[in-house]
Amino acid sequence: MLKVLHHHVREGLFEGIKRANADEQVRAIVIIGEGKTFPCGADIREFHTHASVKEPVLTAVGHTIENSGKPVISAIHGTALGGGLEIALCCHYRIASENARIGFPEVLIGLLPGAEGTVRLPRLSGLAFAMDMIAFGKQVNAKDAFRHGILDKLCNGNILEEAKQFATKVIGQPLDSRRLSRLDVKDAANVDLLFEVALAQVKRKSRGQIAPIYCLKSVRNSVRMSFDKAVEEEQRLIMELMTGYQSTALQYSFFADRSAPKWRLPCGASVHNTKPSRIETAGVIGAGTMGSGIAVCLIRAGVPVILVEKNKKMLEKAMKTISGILDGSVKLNRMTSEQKEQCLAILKGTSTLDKLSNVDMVIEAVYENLELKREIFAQLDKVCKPSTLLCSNTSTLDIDKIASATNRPDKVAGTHFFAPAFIMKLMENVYGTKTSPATVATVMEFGRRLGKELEATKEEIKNIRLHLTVTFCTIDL
Ligand SMILES: CCCCCCC/C=C/C(=O)SCCNC(=O)CCNC(=O)[C@H](O)C(C)(C)COP(=O)(O)OP(=O)(O)OC[C@H]1O[C@@H](n2cnc3c(N)ncnc32)[C@H](O)[C@@H]1OP(=O)(O)O
Repeated sequence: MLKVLHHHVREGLFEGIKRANADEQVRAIVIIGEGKTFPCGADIREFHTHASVKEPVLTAVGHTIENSGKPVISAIHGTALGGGLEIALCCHYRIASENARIGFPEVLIGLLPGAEGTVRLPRLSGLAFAMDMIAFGKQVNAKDAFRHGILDKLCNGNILEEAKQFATKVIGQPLDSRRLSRLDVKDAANVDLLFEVALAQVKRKSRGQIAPIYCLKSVRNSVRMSFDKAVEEEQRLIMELMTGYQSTALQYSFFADRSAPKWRLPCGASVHNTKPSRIETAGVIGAGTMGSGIAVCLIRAGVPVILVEKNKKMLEKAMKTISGILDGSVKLNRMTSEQKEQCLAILKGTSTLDKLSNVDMVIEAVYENLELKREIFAQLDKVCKPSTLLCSNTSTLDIDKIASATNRPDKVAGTHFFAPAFIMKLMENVYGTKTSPATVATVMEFGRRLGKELEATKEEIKNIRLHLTVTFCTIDL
């Protein structure tokens, strides 16, 4: 199945085009994905491995296609995304099923379409459409793509048969005008204005992200520079993005997002056979940066919180900080003033643990000191109702050692947030050797409810610490 452009797929395409060109019997070439779809892009798992730079790289495959002396037609069904679309743009013609979709989702993993996509697409669709599609990772349906000149024909029958028929009609037609690298960008005169408008949108919608800005710059280069020079610059930009922390985090989250809902423990318990309990109320212990941030995450998700801090001045300060964080959200139009008040109404501050007797879950967020945490957990075990889950925000300490201070190790887990907790969407869910599947299921479900984009990811056994880590969610950049 031609779905992801692994090295062996690139090699197959490269050799196939060369062979077809050498074969006198062949008069036109059709590239089609086997199975349900055209390739959905480069293999993200291959990035940062030798396979990603092993020849033929995607651009070399594209050049072989574009330089083919025989017409090459891409027949798109399903989705042609990322590198898949870049391959299609190197073809001389593109036809697609009416229900196909195309797009450049690279920006969503912190990259840009780095196999000449930013330089080729504007030559076909015009700048405005290319900027919008590339900088926001938008997918468009075949009809839209046809309207914008990206596709040459829409098909509603058997795509392969229609591609063969199409091929017979274009055999012998001149190919130079079909080679995008030889064409000019249509609306080049408007480049500066279009760039400024798109940049303003990017700054508003994708605040703090580098890739969308690089996408726009690279599309702008398609006008300001020769094709070859713009491609060279595109390469430089993608390599810079590829080695940056934003792209690393977004690629990680891409996979975490998909594997989270499929969590499974070595004992066989999984998301499919373990029922989570509903957390109605929670306690957070420690009103420092982490505790306050965690409290914000919870109240924003509508979970009433009792924030425990024995230092009363610190507690007062934390309540003000939390209110200030919510004010920030109101200013950014992420919540209304009314919603802010609703959040504050479900937050209570206290200086004693005994107020936590009735909560369903406690998240301890005091500083990293095993003895202190064990002391707190031993007290919680006495104070809280038997069903309460006791969680620690520890990043380094052994959950088993914390759990052994209680008589309910099955209900002890790690819920590790990353600072600032109300912005970072990464939450690491650590469970010890005695944590029950029901506790894992509940904590996972709770993480999802906190509005993190991604819930859970693959399990990895941390042999050194003798516990298993389930990591979920990503960074809200
Ligand atoms: C130094 C090198 C420079 C190289 C420059 C190269 C330039 C090109 C870059 C690219 O092409 S980057 C990739 C661009 N494409 C994408 O980002 C597409 C991402 N995928 C999707 O959007 C969706 O998966 C889909 C294609 C729309 C299908 O969605 P669906 O809901 O049907 O399935 P999923 O659950 O999302 O995925 C199934 C399965 O496949 C894995 N997967 C999907 N895409 C990729 C990919 N591009 N690389 C590797 N793996 C991919 C996904 O993780 C799932 O795996 P499992 O969870 O089942 O293990």
